[in-house]
Amino acid sequence: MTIRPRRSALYMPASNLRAIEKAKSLDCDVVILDLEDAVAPDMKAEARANAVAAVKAGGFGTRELVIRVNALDTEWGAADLAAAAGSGADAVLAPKVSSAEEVGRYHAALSSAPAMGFWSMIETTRAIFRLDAIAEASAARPACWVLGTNDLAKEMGAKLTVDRAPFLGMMGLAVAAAKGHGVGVIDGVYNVLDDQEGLEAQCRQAKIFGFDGKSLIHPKQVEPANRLFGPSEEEIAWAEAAIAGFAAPENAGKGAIRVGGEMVERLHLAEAERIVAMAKSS
Ligand SMILES: CC(C)(COP(=O)(O)OP(=O)(O)OC[C@H]1O[C@@H](n2cnc3c(N)ncnc32)[C@H](O)[C@@H]1OP(=O)(O)O)[C@@H](O)C(=O)NCCC(=O)NCCSC(=O)C[C@H](O)C(=O)O
Ligand SMILES: [Mg+2]
Repeated sequence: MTIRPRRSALYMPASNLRAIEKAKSLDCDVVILDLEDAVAPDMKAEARANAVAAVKAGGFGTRELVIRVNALDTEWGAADLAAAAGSGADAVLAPKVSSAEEVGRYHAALSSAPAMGFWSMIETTRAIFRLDAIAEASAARPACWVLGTNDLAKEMGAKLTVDRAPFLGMMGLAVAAAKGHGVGVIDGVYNVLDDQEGLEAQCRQAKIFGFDGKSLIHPKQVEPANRLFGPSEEEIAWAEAAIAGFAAPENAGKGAIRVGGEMVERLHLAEAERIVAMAKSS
């Protein structure tokens, strides 16, 4: 099993050449070159050109390269999509995706790049009530969702607390819908730059929910995300014991066995194999 980890997905404004250059030396799994909210209107064209040039120039190693475009219904959307489609990036990330039909429009706009991934920001209240349909439509291409808690909070009038009480229901639903259709899913950003404790609490919470990783806004957020979304020593030990347990001749034909102090069923083997593969690839 090969796994492409997405523990840490670092955004940067594509108008910021220094940040783009710095990303090449950072240990993030995903680089998101942003053309949307982090870029002022008068810098949009320059940011688009920077993003395409950076992807074409390369130097990002195994990091997954994603361009976040402006929405198709904005004055920049069509040009962003066309440029991203020809860039060679691993995926395009579209903001505020709110319906399966919208996913279809983006897929059509990317028809010249059939292998390119299409990722969606899940950050509108309308999307929350259409998650299963959006996930089903998304799965026609390599897909991943990124939660946009800033936009959700804005629309809902909710507060962005560390514990994210207003968002817990939708976090669980987003993970369930995404995973149900084989779509990746990455948690939203933590805006506070000087609170590693709060960031770590959100990483632990998101991992428990089943998110693959966290979207990030600053280099110093990368190490905690990698550490906390990667498998812990305890998880690796459990996974190895579960795999060895089911491989043992005395357990042939058994659907459930004891591993340490816990019941492990055959249905847990897939998770055990994923943990071991993740440990090898990160
Ligand atoms: C938040 C920032 C504006 C802070 O900038 P600044 O105070 O200038 O940072 P530092 O001085 O601490 O930077 C130290 C060095 O690190 C580099 N740096 C900083 N941020 C990044 C980054 N994101 N990627 C790569 N490199 C970065 C600086 O260049 C410094 O390097 P050096 O000079 O060599 O020492 C800034 O961090 C920032 O712009 N962050 C990203 C903002 C962004 O992209 N926002 C959009 C995505 S978030 C979003 O939209 C969420 C979603 O849609 C939702 O709805 O929730
Ligand atoms: Mg947003």
